[in-house]
Amino acid sequence: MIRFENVGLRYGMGPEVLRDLSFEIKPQSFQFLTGPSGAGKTSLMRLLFLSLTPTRGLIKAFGKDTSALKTSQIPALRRRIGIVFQDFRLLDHLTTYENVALPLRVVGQEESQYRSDVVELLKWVGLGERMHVLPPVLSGGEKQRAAIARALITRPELLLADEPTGNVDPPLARRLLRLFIELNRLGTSVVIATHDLALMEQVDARRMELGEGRLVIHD
Ligand SMILES: Nc1ncnc2c1ncn2[C@@H]1O[C@H](COP(=O)(O)OP(=O)(O)OP(=O)(O)O)[C@@H](O)[C@H]1O
Repeated sequence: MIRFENVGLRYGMGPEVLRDLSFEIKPQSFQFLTGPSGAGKTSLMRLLFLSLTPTRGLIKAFGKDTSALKTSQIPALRRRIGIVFQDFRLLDHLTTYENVALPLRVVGQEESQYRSDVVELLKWVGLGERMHVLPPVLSGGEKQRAAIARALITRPELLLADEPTGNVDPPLARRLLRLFIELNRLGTSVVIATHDLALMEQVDARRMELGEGRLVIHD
């Protein structure tokens, strides 16, 4: 579904932070992306989300060579990907419900079409009682689940989650992991960037390990 061939990335005139990455994210697959702080996990997630352009190499997303795409063609591809940012990026002036509904509003859906889906998903992530409050009053773990719900509401083919358990206690981290596994079982490919070893030990999944700009894959 997404394929990298000899991809390299540098910021401005700086050193190459990612070097010669070649791998594929297959449909319905589950993988962890790991590596020490500063190894380039967030940068790689941004490349996968097509929000950064590689400085060299080829990225094919959903069968298309991304370097040959017009800027106007990128949003349609991106809509097939859900992303949970490390810092959540919820809009503070919208309720939890409105934040989660936003990706559907953006594509022109009417509230009558999506209301029950949004409510159901919020209940599924355990935010049924919190849907009418604004993000500033949510706890870290609640914000995280709201960001996850927002990423999932469009039923993406690929979910990218950057440190999705970074702000929660171990029992909640396990619950979120079960949610990702369930989602994967329903057909979504999942990439979780994390350096939480305890989390990774709970699933026998592919590990993509970044170190000094290079990627080693443990299948
Ligand atoms: N916008 C940017 N401009 C310049 N350098 C950047 C930028 N973003 C990241 N970098 C550099 O790229 C390298 C990789 O950063 P990145 O955030 O991808 O790592 P990470 O593995 O996600 O780290 P962490 O686990 O701490 O979040 C770092 O050396 C960082 O300083």
